[in-house]
Amino acid sequence: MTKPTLLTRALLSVRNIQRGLATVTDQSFANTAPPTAPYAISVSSKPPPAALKLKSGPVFHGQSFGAQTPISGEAVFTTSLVGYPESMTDPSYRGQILVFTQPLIGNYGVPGLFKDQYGLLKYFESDRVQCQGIVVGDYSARYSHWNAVESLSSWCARHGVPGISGVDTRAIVHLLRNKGSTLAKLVTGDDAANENFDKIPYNDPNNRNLVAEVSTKTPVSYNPFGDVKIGVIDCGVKYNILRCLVQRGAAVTILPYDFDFNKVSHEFDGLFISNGPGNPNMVTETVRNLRTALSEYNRPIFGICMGNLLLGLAAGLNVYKLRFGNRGHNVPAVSEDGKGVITSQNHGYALDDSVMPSGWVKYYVNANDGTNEGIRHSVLPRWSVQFHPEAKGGPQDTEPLFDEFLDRVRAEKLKRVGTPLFIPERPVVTPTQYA
Ligand SMILES: NC(=O)CC[C@H](N)C(=O)O
Repeated sequence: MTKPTLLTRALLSVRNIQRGLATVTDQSFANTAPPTAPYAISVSSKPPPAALKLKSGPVFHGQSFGAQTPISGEAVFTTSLVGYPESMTDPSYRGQILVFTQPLIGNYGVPGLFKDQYGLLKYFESDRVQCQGIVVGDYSARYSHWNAVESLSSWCARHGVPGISGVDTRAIVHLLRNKGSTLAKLVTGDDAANENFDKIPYNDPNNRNLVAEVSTKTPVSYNPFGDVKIGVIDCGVKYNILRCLVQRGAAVTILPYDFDFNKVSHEFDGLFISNGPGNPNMVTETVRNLRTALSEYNRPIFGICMGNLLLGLAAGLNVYKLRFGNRGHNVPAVSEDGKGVITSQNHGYALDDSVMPSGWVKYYVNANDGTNEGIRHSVLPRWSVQFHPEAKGGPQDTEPLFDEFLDRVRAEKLKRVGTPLFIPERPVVTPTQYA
């Protein structure tokens, strides 16, 4: 038999890799093989069964991946196409069972713990998987991406988060869309085969103060030599929100959600209220402190998502629960001056803006369902949006809102201080910056 040429060996190896059969062992291929070995995955054993029960509906049978732990939470769906590591580590998803409408999940694996120059994880939005479980149509055990270090399944297993695949996510989403988000249970192994869901009770995360679970316990500062100081009420802030602020030159201090900002407000040139999980009505301490801030603090205030809901509550608006919420990276919103933007969203509650309190106006509105997407004060520098301008994942259409906030913070500081400030250059946001 003739010795295979380098080319035929390479082609054979690629074919084996595509079949998921081979571990790249031949050292002569060391230069062409990826640095980690994401292809070296055995797909031989059959995954154990898993079953998902919607409280308001039927049982769905599929295969288990990730942790073999029975869980319960609120089942919600997201229409995002990519960004599962970012979504799953977003603290706003805490307590939720996330159903992906994108059928293929896991195919680019999970990135490693790379940090940026500010000490923030580059590819995750917090330091852990926050959602309770995930539901996917087609889980890809084989994965490939230059920054991947492990499979979605092994990452979920390490974080105690179960997944179910091989279920008709279209049918599940139809139920969630028509009947609304509902509690659900996910079980694996024999319990799944026997439809035994009794080992755990239904657990409604919206009855807990989830913000208290994810907020920082003590103040933490980033970029301490920034020219303006921003206090961030941390209700479960995403790392990319902090990055969007520090990248633009601000010094940022995150404060516990129940810390009374008013005691230290003179130290800060601006106040930011972050995103966060669960029911905003559970976060009474923050609303109370914000109400005081609205009457005593005249420097700029900006909020995102939970920040919009809490600022709205403090201003005198009510919140209500949406039937199925808005979660995805393709949600259109229209500003008060008629400008359309595509936004990243993840929320189940909304402000009732049918009657605006005196001095406040609607800022953005959702172009799909007409719900509130932001409020602003008509005179004072205070405003908030329901969508996520920091994206991660999602479109960057609205990232300039961070520039507007910091421009205003600097303008107000200039009025107080009187001497021009050193204003750092704006970051040039290019795709490679996020690579
Ligand atoms: N992303 C968020 O901040 C979510 C806000 C709130 N927990 C909601 O679901 O409406």
